[in-house]
Amino acid sequence: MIKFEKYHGLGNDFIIFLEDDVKKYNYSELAKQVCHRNFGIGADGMIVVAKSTIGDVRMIFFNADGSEAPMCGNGVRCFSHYVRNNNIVSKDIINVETLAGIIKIETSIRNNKFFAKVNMGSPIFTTKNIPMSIDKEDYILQDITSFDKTFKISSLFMGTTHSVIIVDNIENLDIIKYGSDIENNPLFPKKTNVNFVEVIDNKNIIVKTWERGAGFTYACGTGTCASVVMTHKLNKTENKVTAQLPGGILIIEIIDKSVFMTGPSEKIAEGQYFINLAK
Ligand SMILES: N[C@@H](CCC[C@H](N)C(=O)O)C(=O)O
Repeated sequence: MIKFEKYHGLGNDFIIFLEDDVKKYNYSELAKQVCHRNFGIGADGMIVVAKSTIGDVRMIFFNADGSEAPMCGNGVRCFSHYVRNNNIVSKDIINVETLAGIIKIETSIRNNKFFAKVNMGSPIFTTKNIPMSIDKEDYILQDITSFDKTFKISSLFMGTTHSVIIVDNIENLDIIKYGSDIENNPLFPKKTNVNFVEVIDNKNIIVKTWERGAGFTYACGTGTCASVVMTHKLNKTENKVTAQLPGGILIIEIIDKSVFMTGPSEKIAEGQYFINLAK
């Protein structure tokens, strides 16, 4: 049996373990098992809280399909909530080591709710860093065909691999059909997260994300940051944007070259997981 806690950030949900409790297991297999919505606890991803030599604490992140991702925006807010709840770090500002570098998080409680403002770092546009199978300085507003539609796609690395597609009307768009197809386009050797965006005005957008390794989610933090980076770069929004996601609202602000994401997280459950994996 291993102890777990479950958190969500706007409906993007995660099982969180301590490294000492799970280090003997294969993380990819463990993630597939615990995240399964019928045979496991059920979640979009699994987080392991580990020791860091360069930050206060280290976040290890796996998607529900067992693939590892360098960063997770909603996940890192839940992670900071967990480390505060469990007194692993007892200060409001936390430096979290991730595969995407050190992420600085400012935690606070407002109206009894936990919030985190996260410095998500800077976007990277060069295709070899996204990564993409072609070599270009950037890949912005390029045609991509999926089934019956041709979209304009813009790709970037924003803590992890993202593609952004701005559409006129997101309401009736089949996110699952087009998202899953574009995720697996050969342009992306490691696949891509796909964010569909409708710009309401220069301060408000709607974002729906098909996530690599997890499918359609209620919210994607890195994806919302990637979406605002693109709408800002294309002069469609200002530097501070309210993003409406299926699970709630994120505030994204671009200051100089850094992207800041502010949003809530909630603890949903804690318990013991009956593990079914060979050591
Ligand atoms: N839900 C996340 C992103 C999780 C990782 C992603 N699916 C990937 O494989 O890159 C977020 O909130 O950022």
